[in-house]
Amino acid sequence: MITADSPRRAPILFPFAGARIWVAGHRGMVGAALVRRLATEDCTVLTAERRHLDLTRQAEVEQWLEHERPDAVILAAARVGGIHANDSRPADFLSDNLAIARNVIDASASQCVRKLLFLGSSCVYPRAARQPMTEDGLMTGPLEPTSQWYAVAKIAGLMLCQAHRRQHGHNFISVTPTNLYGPGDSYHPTDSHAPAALLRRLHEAKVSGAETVTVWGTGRPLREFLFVDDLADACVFLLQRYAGERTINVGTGVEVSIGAFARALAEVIGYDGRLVFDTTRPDGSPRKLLDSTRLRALGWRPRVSLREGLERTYADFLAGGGRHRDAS
Ligand SMILES: NC(=O)C1=CN([C@@H]2O[C@H](COP(=O)(O)OP(=O)(O)OC[C@H]3O[C@@H](n4cnc5c(N)ncnc54)[C@H](OP(=O)(O)O)[C@@H]3O)[C@@H](O)[C@H]2O)C=CC1
Ligand SMILES: C[C@H]1O[C@H](OP(=O)(O)OP(=O)(O)OC[C@H]2O[C@@H](n3cnc4c(=O)[nH]c(N)nc43)[C@H](O)[C@@H]2O)[C@@H](O)[C@@H](O)C1=O
Repeated sequence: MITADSPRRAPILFPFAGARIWVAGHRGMVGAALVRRLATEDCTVLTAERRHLDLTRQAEVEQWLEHERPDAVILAAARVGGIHANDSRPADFLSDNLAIARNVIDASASQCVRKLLFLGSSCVYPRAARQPMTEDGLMTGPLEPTSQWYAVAKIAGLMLCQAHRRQHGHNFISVTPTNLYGPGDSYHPTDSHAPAALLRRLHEAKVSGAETVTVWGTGRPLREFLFVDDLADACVFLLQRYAGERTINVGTGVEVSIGAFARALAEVIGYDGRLVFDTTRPDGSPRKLLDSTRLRALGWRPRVSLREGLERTYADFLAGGGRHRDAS
């Protein structure tokens, strides 16, 4: 039903109707959410384990696509990590992500895949971009140093989709999500993103009765956090209804400081100790709020509030969900 506050949805341009859709990276946080979301659609989801298909190897990707012949591809595989992982392994983040983007996008073009969706990241925009950041800010200034290597690979992926559309008419699109959180995240103590790292640390402090929990940086940077199932819904929406060259931002429009985010998480977990800020750790970008006006105009908006999303994420963690939980 369309009401006054639910804008009319853009028409379906790519009906699934039994389509074979490959979710590359299906075991990751985003890929798993995509598989959950696509289970409600009339389509067949294709997946491949990394041990059988390493996406950094061009020949393997070409052979797999030639054999499986999907109608659509969602590229949710990447070397992903938080501020420390990005900053300390620049070569891995640049090289692997360039290879994965190039191999999957070029091979999809060779196999005439009818639709492809590539996932960028809000770190593609310049560190000093005007806030909120519109899609037009791409390539207008220097990047945030802690994530620049990964961001360059992501920018290359966005542009490769544009280039194939321009030169060969392939229907390849890209989305640029803000910071994500949710079930199935990586809980690696040092290499994960802030939501998972803080959730794990706060939970362990609650269990052990620790009086303080360390939060990296000053706690002042502002971030916009989107629940991963909302992102998956936006990706399906755009796969069906968007066919343009420009990347599309996916955010909530709501920002929160890292300090306030850690306090909100502590409340959900039931930890009542003190937060200590370790200012020897980097803050990274001071602010990265996406302008999601274009997506709203197409008729999509997020559904899950930060409080509900954190409760669902913690419930998944308590039920044993997520990866790298044994790492220390
Ligand atoms: N998390 C976030 O806050 C944000 C994420 N994004 C983007 O969303 C996408 C998904 O991220 P997210 O789900 O968080 O990341 P995850 O780390 O949770 O998942 C990444 C997936 O990629 C797979 N993968 C990595 N390298 C290879 C490879 N060489 N061959 C085959 N598979 C590989 C991993 O496989 P395996 O399970 O075997 O390790 C994993 O399933 C990425 O493109 C990321 O850049 C964008 C903005 C924010
Ligand atoms: C999505 C985006 O995410 C990355 O950028 P980022 O937004 O800086 O990501 P982050 O989640 O690691 O940190 C967010 C903030 O939170 C603070 N912070 C506090 N305590 C912990 C903590 O314990 N772990 C981490 N990781 N951060 C912490 C941390 O110091 C920073 O101020 C890109 O590298 C790249 O991966 C990318 O695309």
